[in-house]
Amino acid sequence: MSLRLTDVAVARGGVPVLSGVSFLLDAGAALVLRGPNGSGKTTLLRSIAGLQPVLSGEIEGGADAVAYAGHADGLKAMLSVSENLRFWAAVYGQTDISAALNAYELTPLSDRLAGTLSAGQKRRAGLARLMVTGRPIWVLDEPTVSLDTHAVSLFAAAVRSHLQGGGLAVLATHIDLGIDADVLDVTPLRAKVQAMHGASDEAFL
Ligand SMILES: Nc1ncnc2c1ncn2[C@@H]1O[C@H](COP(=O)(O)OP(=O)(O)OP(=O)(O)O)[C@@H](O)[C@H]1O
Repeated sequence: MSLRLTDVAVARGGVPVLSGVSFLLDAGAALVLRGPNGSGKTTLLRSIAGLQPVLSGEIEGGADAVAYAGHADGLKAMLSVSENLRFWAAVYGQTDISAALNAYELTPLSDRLAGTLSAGQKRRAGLARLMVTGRPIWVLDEPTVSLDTHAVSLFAAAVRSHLQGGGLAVLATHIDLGIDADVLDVTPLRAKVQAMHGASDEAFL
């Protein structure tokens, strides 16, 4: 299992944001994307997850192998935590949610409706979704938002264990997770012409 990007360019609202993105990630490896707000990290992550096409270049190994966690937690408010996890597991043809509940210390909250959780608890449940997918490539956009220090350490442990099991991870984060990861600063890869106004991309709104 590997993820390879070759000379990839991505756009938002039809306007190029990044170009010339190339990297190879092998099983067990993680890549952290860095760059200022608006530089294109989310756009690149969505392309790797197969949620939007690239402008040019090639992504090999992504899409069907990816579990994506974006800014939204992806929880159904009127389902309990365990129902949410079982739902996601079923979507990916899996059944076991116990490891995910344990990893994020969600067992005491397993019968609570997701809509009644705090922001950090929702985020923990949203991240636990990744573990029930069985997918090897985790693509994560600012995963630690709303997490307290302890929850950040739970997340870092979950990523470490995923990598040790032969998984891969690509994440945009400004936090040092203490994970052995390569860093890609996208700043030099920003397209010359950036979206200032006018263009919009409704799928992102
Ligand atoms: N819905 C949209 N339609 C058009 N352009 C957008 C839309 N959303 C964001 N953009 C623009 O696309 C560019 C890249 O945004 P993107 O969200 O990928 O950056 P980012 O590096 O993830 O930013 P942040 O660190 O703030 O999350 C920015 O110039 C942004 O203003």
